Amino acid sequence: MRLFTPEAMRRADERAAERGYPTLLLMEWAGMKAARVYRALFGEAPAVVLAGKGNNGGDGLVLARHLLLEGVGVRVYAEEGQKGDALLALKALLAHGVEVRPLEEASWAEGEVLVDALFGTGLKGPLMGFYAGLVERMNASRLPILALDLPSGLPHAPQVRATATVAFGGLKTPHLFQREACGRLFLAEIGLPKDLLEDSTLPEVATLEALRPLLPRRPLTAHKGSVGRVGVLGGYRGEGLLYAGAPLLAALGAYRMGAGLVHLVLPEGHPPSPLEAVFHPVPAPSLPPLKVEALAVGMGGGPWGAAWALAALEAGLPTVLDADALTLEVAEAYRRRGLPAVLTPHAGEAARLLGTTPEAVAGDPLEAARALAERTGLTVVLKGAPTVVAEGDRLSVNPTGHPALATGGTGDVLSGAIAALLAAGLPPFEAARLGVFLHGLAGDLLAEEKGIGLLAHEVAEALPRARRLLEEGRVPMPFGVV
Ligand SMILES: NC(=O)C1=CN([C@@H]2O[C@H](COP(=O)(O)OP(=O)(O)OC[C@H]3O[C@@H](n4cnc5c(N)ncnc54)[C@H](OP(=O)(O)O)[C@@H]3O)[C@@H](O)[C@H]2O)[C@@H](O)CC1
Ligand SMILES: Nc1ncnc2c1ncn2[C@@H]1O[C@H](COP(=O)(O)OP(=O)(O)O)[C@@H](O)[C@H]1O
Ligand SMILES: [K+]
Repeated sequence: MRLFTPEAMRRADERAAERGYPTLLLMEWAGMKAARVYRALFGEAPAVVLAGKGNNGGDGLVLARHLLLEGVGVRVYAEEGQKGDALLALKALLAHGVEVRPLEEASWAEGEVLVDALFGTGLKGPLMGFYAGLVERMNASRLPILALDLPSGLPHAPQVRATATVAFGGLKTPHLFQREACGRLFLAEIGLPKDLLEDSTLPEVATLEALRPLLPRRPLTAHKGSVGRVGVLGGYRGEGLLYAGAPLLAALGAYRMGAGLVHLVLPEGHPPSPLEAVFHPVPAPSLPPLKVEALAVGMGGGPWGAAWALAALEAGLPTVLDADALTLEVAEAYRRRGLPAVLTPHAGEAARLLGTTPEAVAGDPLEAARALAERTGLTVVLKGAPTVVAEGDRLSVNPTGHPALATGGTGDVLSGAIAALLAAGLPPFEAARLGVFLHGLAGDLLAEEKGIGLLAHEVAEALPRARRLLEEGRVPMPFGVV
């Protein structure tokens, strides 16, 4: 599945029109499917449709007609000046004898549901004046709001804060990156030819169908030396903060993702855990001989982070570089050696590498991940909500994950999990997007059971369940499809 920008969606729309596809059909399906979602969420509750003069408004006018035909009370306020398909949608509604009043008169009452059909992908710049006031009034109403295609105002502020949003044709960037404004998310197919939706120049939304075939198979004859062994190098002994648990959590992540054996290379005196690991105490960052197929490096390394990474380079193995191993010097050394390496920065670490601010990275994570992959020539996992994986010109946005994951150590678990998939033989981009998906799914499963207050080691422990659900094709979609 692809993630569209408003421009890409418009292109798909135009190409359908060039093939002779009547765009009015797209609008009809959009409005009809949105009416279906309306009925599923709000039943018989009367609707107040607020329609702009563009095609988003047109979708709202179609929805109004379908609700009316189903006997649901509808009041319609529309801006003047419809053209093209939106004008036809208006005429079809008027033919049913519905009164359409000016948008300036919009008002509503307790018990009604607002349908936001003001602006969709055609919005240019932030809403101001009357429209900003209208959106603020809608949000303050405390009535349920169903947004058509996009909550009006997105990606800028002010914006409608919707109860639910029906995306038409494909998901657009704000649906995943400004999820909070969208409420419950639904994706409506509106009859666009499938090949127009599969534009490989667009970022991917990682799905069950794409990731399931990547899962390493475990033959009956498997033994602990045949399914991927991981070396974890990290930890620090000296002045300053100690993240002593970080490499141990990475080891847990690797084991729970299916590693056959985990070797832990740690500073002398470091607490040895988990019981299942093989320990290699060293006085300072160095690489003892290890029989492993991949490495996870840097967790809890503090001032030793880069030294661990440079020592690990000599192994010549696929490597996950995390936390304090994330420096441009280290990245450059891995690129020069032509080693498959996966960098796993959060927004703060990515900002440091890119010479910008965490706010700038968070403002456009797709671009930040792409830029960092380009600058380093390596695979980048930009952790966040959602996490983005970038390699060359490939971008993948991960739809799983929960705010309950915002707790110390979950990133370390992720690094170990990705290393286990590298050790099992997956190429870096595949190991990264599969690892991120399962880690997010583990968070989703736990959050549903326990709510907020997860511990990172519990996320590791939930990885086998996440893996099993993916294997069995039973991953719940993070959005409804209609
Ligand atoms: N993709 C698909 O396959 C399909 C897409 N469909 C639907 O079409 C939608 C896109 O429709 P669209 O292109 O007509 O734009 P839309 O969002 O209605 O807004 C345009 C209006 O907003 C105005 N305006 C802009 N900025 C403004 C501002 N800052 N402040 C104030 N006004 C501003 C602008 O004014 P103008 O600049 O023209 O004066 C114009 O009037 C899409 O989201 C989906 O719902 C479906 O029907 C079927 C298939
Ligand atoms: N709000 C959120 N929604 C989804 N995932 C989140 C959220 N907050 C954090 N995460 C995930 O939790 C992990 C945190 O990693 P990181 O910041 O490196 O933590 P640590 O360094 O403590 O291990 C990442 O995988 C990130 O994507
Ligand atoms: K809208």
